[in-house]
Amino acid sequence: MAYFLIGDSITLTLFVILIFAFTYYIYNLLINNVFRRIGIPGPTPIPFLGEIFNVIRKGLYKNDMDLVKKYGKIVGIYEGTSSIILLSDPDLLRNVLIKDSYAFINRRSAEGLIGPLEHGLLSLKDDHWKNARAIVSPTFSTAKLKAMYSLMDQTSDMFNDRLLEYADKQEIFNIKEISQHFALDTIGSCLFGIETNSLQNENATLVKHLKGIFTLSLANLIIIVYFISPRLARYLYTKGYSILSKNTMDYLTELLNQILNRRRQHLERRNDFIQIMVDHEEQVKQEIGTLTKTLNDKEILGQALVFLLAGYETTSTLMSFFFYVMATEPEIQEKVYQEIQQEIGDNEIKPDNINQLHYLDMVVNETLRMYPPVIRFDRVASNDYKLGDYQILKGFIISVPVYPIHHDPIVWPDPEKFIPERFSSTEKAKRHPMSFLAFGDGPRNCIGMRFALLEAKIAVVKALRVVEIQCCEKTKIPIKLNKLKVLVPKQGISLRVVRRSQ
Ligand code: HEM
Repeated sequence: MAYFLIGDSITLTLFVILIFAFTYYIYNLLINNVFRRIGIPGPTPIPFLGEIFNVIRKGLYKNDMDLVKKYGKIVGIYEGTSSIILLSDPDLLRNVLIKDSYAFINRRSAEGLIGPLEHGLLSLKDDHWKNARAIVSPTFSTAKLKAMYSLMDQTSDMFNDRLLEYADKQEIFNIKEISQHFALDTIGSCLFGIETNSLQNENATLVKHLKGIFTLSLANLIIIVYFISPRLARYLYTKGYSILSKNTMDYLTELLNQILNRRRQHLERRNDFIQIMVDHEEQVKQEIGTLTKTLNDKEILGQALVFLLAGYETTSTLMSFFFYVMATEPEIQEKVYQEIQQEIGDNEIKPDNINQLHYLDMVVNETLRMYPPVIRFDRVASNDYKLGDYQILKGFIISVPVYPIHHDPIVWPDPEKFIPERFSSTEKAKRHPMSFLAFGDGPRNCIGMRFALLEAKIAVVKALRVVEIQCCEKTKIPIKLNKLKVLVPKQGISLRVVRRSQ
């Protein structure tokens, strides 16, 4: 054995092996850098980390801004050991997301790491995704959304009650927190028939479990490990270190199974996602309709979890930034309020009235432009493909940097200024459709877009009718943004509200 050791020392031998491995790795990155070979510009990667070091230092949105500014609209980067193309060229984006979407049908997914989420729409691939999307889509049709309206109405009343409490107590509060409760209660009620009531009881067991999913402190670490070494992340997963805790998963699985069983036995009926899945099963049994497949219980749980994950942080982020804008731009708040008064007054709010609020729609879109909750989404090439002047290979990941696209000064003059009129129909018609990608685009766009916009608009319209939103001494202006995850305010958003005089 000593025969193989350098200077008879294990430590020295290991050290030399390590140096060799490291040099080989650097050589591979620098000389064999895949982007150099195909000619795509980009930074020289930091070994093992790639851009992760800069992302931790500057924040994902800022780092993306810097990369696009320095290297242009096609940039080759490494995230850990994965090579990624950051694509912000609008014509090429249209090809990838829409025209040639058949070649980019899948997203990158953390297989073997996310448990039941693997069966959810965000991660499913190819025909599994197509089949699930076709079954799930009716949940978000105009008719179904209208049917869910009364449930949204109830949660937005609870949201209003909280605001009025703060107004009466003259208490400063974190709008992010109560928007999160609102988003959770709305998804729970409209999609699963679960009354989470987190707006009234933040400590209920279910709420604690659900909130645990979104407190991503350990998950953040695991995600970073995943980027550096997917194999190591998968190994850790088998040892119980996961994005989602086993306790939470067991609790949610049990709860969902109970709901499914009650619906299958016709013990209750509601206009929600679970009901649509159960009705679909019965239609398939009776051979009604064109879809012949159903989702099994695991797949239904997967969709349910994805709705929670994809809809909770995003919608509450949109609402928080909307209220922040109301507080910091009082003239815009007054215009939104006047429009609500003119179109709805004190009458009951209906989905059709909400659609008449054109100025509100522009303000919501401008909020999503300035503060897009999802700052990156991606596609994986399923074939070799000609991306503009570059030949890319099957398996390449195209990542869409939404923040720099939404803050491009050529497309959006004075991009840091909040100007709702950018979204008037005349201004919209002048722009490339790929300049605004808050909900992605193409066949794999956000399935919950209309649900999210409807719930957020109902809540803000109801709120603005009764309270005026104001800054307080704790409101941070300009706002500090979190560095990782979705684009969220770093320390929440502190505001105050006062009752509007009758
Ligand atoms: C303001 C709120 C929201 C924003 C900004 C948002 C944004 C996005 C974005 C950017 C994507 C990726 C699209 C793409 O790859 O082209 C996405 C996908 C998705 N979103 Fe949303 N989302 C929001 C709310 C919701 C809600 C409320 C739900 C469900 C109730 C939801 C469910 C999903 C699902 C399931 C996908 C994956 C779709 C698929 O792969 O077929 N989202 N969302």
